[in-house]
Amino acid sequence: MRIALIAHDELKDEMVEFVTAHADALGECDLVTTGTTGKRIADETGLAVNRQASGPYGGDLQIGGMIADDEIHGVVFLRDPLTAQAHEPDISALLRVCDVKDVPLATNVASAEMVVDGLLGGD
Ligand SMILES: O=C(CO)COP(=O)(O)O
Repeated sequence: MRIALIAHDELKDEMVEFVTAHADALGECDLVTTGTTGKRIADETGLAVNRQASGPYGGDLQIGGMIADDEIHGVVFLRDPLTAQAHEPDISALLRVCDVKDVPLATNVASAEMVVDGLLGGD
């Protein structure tokens, strides 16, 4: 199972908390991340991650490409709904390709719990 993990800056603490809480289940997966999110996860949880570019430098598009190639089974993208992002078109493209490919997508912690539970079983 390959899961993508992405968080905007204001949500990175929540992402690290979420990954820590689900470390056993997520540790069984291939984890793909954007650049800074992946560094925080690797440094603070010890889990191995496959880091792509930082979001503003094309990381969302790289992960979107993997989704288009059927290489990702679920996405947790903790978006900041209160801050405008310079790379909003890339973010929209990532969300859109999840819908095009019918890939489970969580954009907040409550739905992330459900996606991880649904894909990986409770832990
Ligand atoms: O900007 C992002 C997603 O749109 C996340 O990128 P970083 O993980 O590099 O901060």
